[in-house]
Amino acid sequence: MQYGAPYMNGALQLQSGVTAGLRPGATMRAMSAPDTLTLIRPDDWHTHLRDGAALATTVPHTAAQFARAIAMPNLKPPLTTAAQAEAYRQRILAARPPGAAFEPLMTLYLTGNLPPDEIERAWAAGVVAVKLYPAGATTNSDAGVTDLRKTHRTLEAMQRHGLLLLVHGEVTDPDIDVFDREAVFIERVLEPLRRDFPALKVVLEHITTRDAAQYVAEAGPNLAATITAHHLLYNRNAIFSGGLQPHYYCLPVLKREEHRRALVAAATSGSAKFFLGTDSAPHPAHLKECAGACAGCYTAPAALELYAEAFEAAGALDKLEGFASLHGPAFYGLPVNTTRVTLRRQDWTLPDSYPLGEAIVKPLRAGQTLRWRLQA
Ligand SMILES: NC(=O)N[C@@H](CC(=O)O)C(=O)O
Ligand SMILES: [Zn+2]
Ligand SMILES: [Zn+2]
Repeated sequence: MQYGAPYMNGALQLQSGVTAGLRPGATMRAMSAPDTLTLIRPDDWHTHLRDGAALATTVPHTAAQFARAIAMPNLKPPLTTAAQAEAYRQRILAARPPGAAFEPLMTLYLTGNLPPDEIERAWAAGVVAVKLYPAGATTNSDAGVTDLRKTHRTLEAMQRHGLLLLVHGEVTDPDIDVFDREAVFIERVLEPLRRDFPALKVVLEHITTRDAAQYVAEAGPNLAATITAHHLLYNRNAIFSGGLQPHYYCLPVLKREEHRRALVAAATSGSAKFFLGTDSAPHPAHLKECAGACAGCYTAPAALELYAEAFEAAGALDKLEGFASLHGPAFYGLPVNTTRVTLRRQDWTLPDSYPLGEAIVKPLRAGQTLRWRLQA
């Protein structure tokens, strides 16, 4: 990763004021305040591009920031066959802006009757992973898994073919407090699953708690986690500040400040077990600004800007490239990208909304100032 002028000519030259609030162990590079940040082009290991007319918005946004992205399969109806995944891939490719080299990475949706044969076909078609949604845990998860035992032969086939299992890690037990559902999932579901399938590579998606960060950090090499920008930047106060704020409502829901700090520590630790996954999840604004608001934050238009802000606040800009561009490909067994992106320190205002088919979508931080800007 390269930092731009003016502060990097002498590594010890510090901008006045930036030493305050440094975390212990922050490097001199991170202490200075660079004006540009050039990194190997990152990938998004968790995004919702949706389908149909929405692709005209989501695909250009994601393609402007990332070389590749894991396209989540929770469409209506969900993607459960290799043929459906391939057709969806073609629709995504067709929505790329001219000249964009963006490559979607495809996934299937795990159900109680996804046949092991389909895993074989998916593998042959280049599908890289299968997503486990506990039934009812989140948006479009009604077709998800109710009894994990029904999926054992399928998980075996995935383990054999080297497909990853991506997990929405929350129990759906109504007796478990919403804020505890991730921690309980780890104990009740993830731990036994990893014991049964020790060679299966698992990504615990969009982790939100210290419990998850610790569990992943201490687990063997076949478990990793994605972390969103919004879970690095906000705690649950954001949902309730100045009235109810539906654009900060996602699942798993934002947690207490102590958990946010643990996620920042994990993301900036340099550990290859943690990598970037925006969980950018657009919903029409009228389905967010209403009773029964949908869960999901739309972060794709300024994803790297938001991550840079979080890493800079932690004095750890030097750790961004590993998190955004290196750890994900290493875990997935894919090559690292060869092109670069540059972020410039520049205040700009994120638009209030974007079209989303016939509707509009309001991005996280709509109409607010961002401190970094991705260069076109
Ligand atoms: N994260 C969310 O709050 N919503 C996601 C689903 C998911 O990733 O759980 C969506 O598809 O809208
Ligand atoms: Zn999820
Ligand atoms: Zn998601």
